[in-house]
Amino acid sequence: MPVSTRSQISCQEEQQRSRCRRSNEETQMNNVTNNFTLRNPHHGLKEKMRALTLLYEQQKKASAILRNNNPSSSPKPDPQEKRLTSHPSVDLLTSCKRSERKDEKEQKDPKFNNVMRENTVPTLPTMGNSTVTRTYVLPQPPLDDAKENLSIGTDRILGFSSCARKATTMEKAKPTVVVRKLSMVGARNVQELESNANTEKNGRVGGNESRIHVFVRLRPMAKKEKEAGSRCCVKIVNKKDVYLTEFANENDYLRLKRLRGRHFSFDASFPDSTTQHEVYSTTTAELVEAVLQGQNGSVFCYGATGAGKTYTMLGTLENPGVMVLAIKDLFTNIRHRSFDGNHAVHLSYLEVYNETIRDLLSPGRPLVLREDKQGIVAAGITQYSAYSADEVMALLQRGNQNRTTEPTRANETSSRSHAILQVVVEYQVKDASMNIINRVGKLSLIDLAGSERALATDQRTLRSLEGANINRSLLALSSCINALVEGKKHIPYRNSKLTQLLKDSLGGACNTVMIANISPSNLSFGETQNTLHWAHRAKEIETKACEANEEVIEVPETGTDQAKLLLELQKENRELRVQLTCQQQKLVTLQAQSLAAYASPTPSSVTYLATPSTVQTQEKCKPRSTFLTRNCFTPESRKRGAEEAVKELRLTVKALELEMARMKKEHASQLKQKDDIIHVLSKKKEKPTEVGVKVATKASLRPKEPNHGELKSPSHRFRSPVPTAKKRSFWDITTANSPSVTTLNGRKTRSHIVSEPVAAPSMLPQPGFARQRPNALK
Ligand SMILES: Nc1ncnc2c1ncn2[C@@H]1O[C@H](COP(=O)(O)OP(=O)(O)OP(=O)(O)O)[C@@H](O)[C@H]1O
Repeated sequence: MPVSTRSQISCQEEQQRSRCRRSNEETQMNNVTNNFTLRNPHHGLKEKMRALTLLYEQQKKASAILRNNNPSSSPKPDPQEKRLTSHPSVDLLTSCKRSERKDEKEQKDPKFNNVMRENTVPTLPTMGNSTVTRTYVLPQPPLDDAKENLSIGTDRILGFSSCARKATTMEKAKPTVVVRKLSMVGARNVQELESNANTEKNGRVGGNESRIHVFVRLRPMAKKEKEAGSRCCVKIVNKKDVYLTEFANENDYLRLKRLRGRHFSFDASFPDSTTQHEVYSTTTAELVEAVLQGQNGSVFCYGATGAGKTYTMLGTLENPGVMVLAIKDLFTNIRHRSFDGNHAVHLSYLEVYNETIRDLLSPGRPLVLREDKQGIVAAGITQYSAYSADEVMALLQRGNQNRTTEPTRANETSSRSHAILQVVVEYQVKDASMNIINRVGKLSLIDLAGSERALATDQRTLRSLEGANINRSLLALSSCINALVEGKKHIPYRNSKLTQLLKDSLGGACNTVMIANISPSNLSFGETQNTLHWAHRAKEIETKACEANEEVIEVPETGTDQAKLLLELQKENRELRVQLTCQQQKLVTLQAQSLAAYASPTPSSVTYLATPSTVQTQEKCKPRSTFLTRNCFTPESRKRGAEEAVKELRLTVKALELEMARMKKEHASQLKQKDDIIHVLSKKKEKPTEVGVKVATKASLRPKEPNHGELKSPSHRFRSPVPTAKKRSFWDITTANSPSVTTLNGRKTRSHIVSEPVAAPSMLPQPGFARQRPNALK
């Protein structure tokens, strides 16, 4: 066991002490170093930099040696590139650049271009003024890239997108900033493209559905408004956009200079200088053409009282409105087409006043609305057949005189009712295969009563009641518009008579146009804003696809053709019968001759035999050159003997008999055939309509009514075939002796305004209306 001595212990102690001192010194050193590091964070960086530079130099040399060894390798790198390659992000940039260059190179390649063209966004043909572009789903790149491509769609952007793709896969590097910017642009563009596509879908051109087309018309500032010191708060820009400015209240000194505005955009907006013709040709002309093709069309004016609805729809004598121009246009078009078909025009005119429906062409008791297969109809309404624009004008004039108007504070001749003029055009034409095509188009022209505030009109009881009813129906109209826009299943058409009547125009298969009339005055700011709001909303209403109401009636053969054929066959038959009797007579004669020759072959008998018919009696003195005389009664044959002649005769008779029998048989069969044909044809003649009548639409399912030589309407509502001769309804008969309608229910009509008697329809050379405004706004 080892034993430690004192000297050993002291030596160990000494060693331990010295170890301790060294360690203390080291910790002190470390502390000093640490303290220094904290004090100077860049300490040692120079050394590190130097080391890195050395390493770089070494690598550079090594790569130079490598390149020298293999001179055919890649071209000399860009010095700039060389300087930056040490950093990973720089690596990324260079790779992006390279890929960009590669993309550029690839795009120069025609093959590549062909492939890429499928992925880029093509520009579609222009629609109107704007270029319509369509979004395409790109098969390869992710969504962001697709947006980028959509946003610019050039060669460069492909480079950016590929670069961005690398950045996301490798590292989130700097180029993403650029990408994000482009993505935002792309997103906006995508939205634009989508909205364009929607516009295309909603427009009349594309898609199965079309939407209501909304136009705005600004009327000029009225004299009254100018006198009241009002300012113009509406500005129309680009023939489409309407800027509405709200001026601050004059008493509100703090906000006197403050302007608030709203912007609306429509299919077209008409400034106050627009003529009636311009309004008509932009809004309604197309609809009139479509009506002639068998489609339904509706035009209605909406707006506050005094905003110019009646001016737009009816106009004046000097400036006729949409109704007049449409009727004129309709008849002009009909005249141009008259060579290839028959047209019939039927007309009705009604008003909705205080939630009751009145026939304006035959005023009487209120009418009741009924819904049938054709839609909602006013039962018992008068339908007139019109043959010229003048006749329609006369009827319109008469109807307008019966229409309810009242002077209100806002308008001297304010329409207190909604007026609906319906023109139905029936067109019959024969197609190439001589089938009859029957088209029925309906044009509804609607002048609504003005939406109004009670204060704007009047406080009197009747006026406020009228106003309440007008507002009620317009409110119902707004609810229907809302429900239609929101795509609700239930549309509250039944809330008012107006909406019931407009059901077809709003939610049916109909080309519908809404003209929103507005006043420029800041005094009517609220009403104008309201009108613009609803008009803007109505733009979103989609109507059903409008198809032509068309019937195709196949006609087999006309009755005259059949009769002709029958006569021909009968004639032929008669001739055949005559031929047969002749042949039979001949046979009988021959038989008699042969018998006579057999009994007594004398010259007398020859004379007898030679005169078989009565015609030949005059020629009996003449020598005959028949086969009988030639062969049998020459001097030589007499020598041969009578028996031979008889033999010959018998043979001839036999041959003739055979031929006669054959002919008889033939004729009998021919006669039988023709008898059969005549029988079939006479049967057809008895029931001509049962053969081959094919009706292409539902209209065929309706029970047929007797047609008194006129075009028959599928609606069954045209009960007045005689021109201008009015068919009287039940209500007309019951109210035939009632007092003047102008005072009916105490309401005033337009006949109050015009005292002249109504001109007879044919006497009216000029269209127009007796809507005179003594103190009209100027
Ligand atoms: N575009 C226009 N150019 C010239 N005058 C106009 C125009 N629009 C309207 N007016 C005039 O403004 C006045 C009011 O117009 P109108 O009677 O047509 O209004 P309204 O909307 O039908 O009113 P209400 O709903 O009360 O019947 C009329 O005197 C009319 O001549």
